Amino acid sequence: MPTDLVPGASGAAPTPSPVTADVVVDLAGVSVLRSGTRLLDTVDWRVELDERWVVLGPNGAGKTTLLNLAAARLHPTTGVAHVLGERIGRTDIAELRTRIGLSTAALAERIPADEPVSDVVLTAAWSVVGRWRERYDAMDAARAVALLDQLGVGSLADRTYGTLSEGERKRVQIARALMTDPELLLLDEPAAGLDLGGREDLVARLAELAYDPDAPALVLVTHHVEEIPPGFTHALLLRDGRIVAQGLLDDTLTGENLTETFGLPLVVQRHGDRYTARAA
Ligand SMILES: Nc1ncnc2c1ncn2[C@@H]1O[C@H](COP(=O)(O)OP(=O)(O)OP(=O)(O)O)[C@@H](O)[C@H]1O
Repeated sequence: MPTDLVPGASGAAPTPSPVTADVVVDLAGVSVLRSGTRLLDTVDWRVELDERWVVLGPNGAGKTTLLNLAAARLHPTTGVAHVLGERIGRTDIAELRTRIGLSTAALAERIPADEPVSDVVLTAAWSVVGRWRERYDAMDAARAVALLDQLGVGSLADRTYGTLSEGERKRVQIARALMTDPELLLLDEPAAGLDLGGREDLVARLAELAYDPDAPALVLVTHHVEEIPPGFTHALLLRDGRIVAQGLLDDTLTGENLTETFGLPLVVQRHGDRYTARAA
């Protein structure tokens, strides 16, 4: 669900960060209030460069709000948020955003149906949607094609975005989010609306990214434990804007924690490097 977005660059001088270079997201006592509602309530969360996080919670738990904070698209109402070493509210947000890859349904809706797929990825270099008169160099074009290949949709580069299936679009969106070689990649429900084959294909692609030591820090928002790709290391469980549990994936993804998070008795099973959950 949409939350209020912050305007562009604040113009304030960058603030030296107290956090180390390996910490990409650092929220300390962060709350977000809108119209008297507490969307996030005193959240403490730290993401390091080599970590791959899944954020789970029911509808309205605050997952998208948390992702928008990590994407520097939202200010905390109270508390302190650092992203990539910059304090949100005291830094040039426009510059910071180029270092963050973001894929959300709201951004995807802005992609024109008649846009060539290669341009959907390429235009991320300019942080625009829809190619106009920007000039791109050959290296950018080659990178866009390489990313489409990496996501298994290289053969679709010359098609228009509107002709793609939902699963193909999701993969193109992730290629786009990777275009600027971000230090942090944020994916909001990337498997939403996919059939079983599409979901499994996407999970496998995300597992490849998760295991890639050169990949950015990853944060994936989902409602379903079945969508957690192998290679993910940590989980954060949210309910009503509060953290129910967070930490290493195996320790956090327990029946007890999921029961509290979703408000119904649940059991979790691990099958190799995948998880399932069902009513107890
Ligand atoms: N601008 C706003 N004003 C008031 N309430 C808002 C605003 N934006 C979001 N909310 C509310 O904040 C809560 C958290 O929203 P958020 O989109 O972060 O949840 P979510 O966990 O991503 O939900 P979903 O899984 O349904 O996408 C919801 O109850 C939503 O209605």
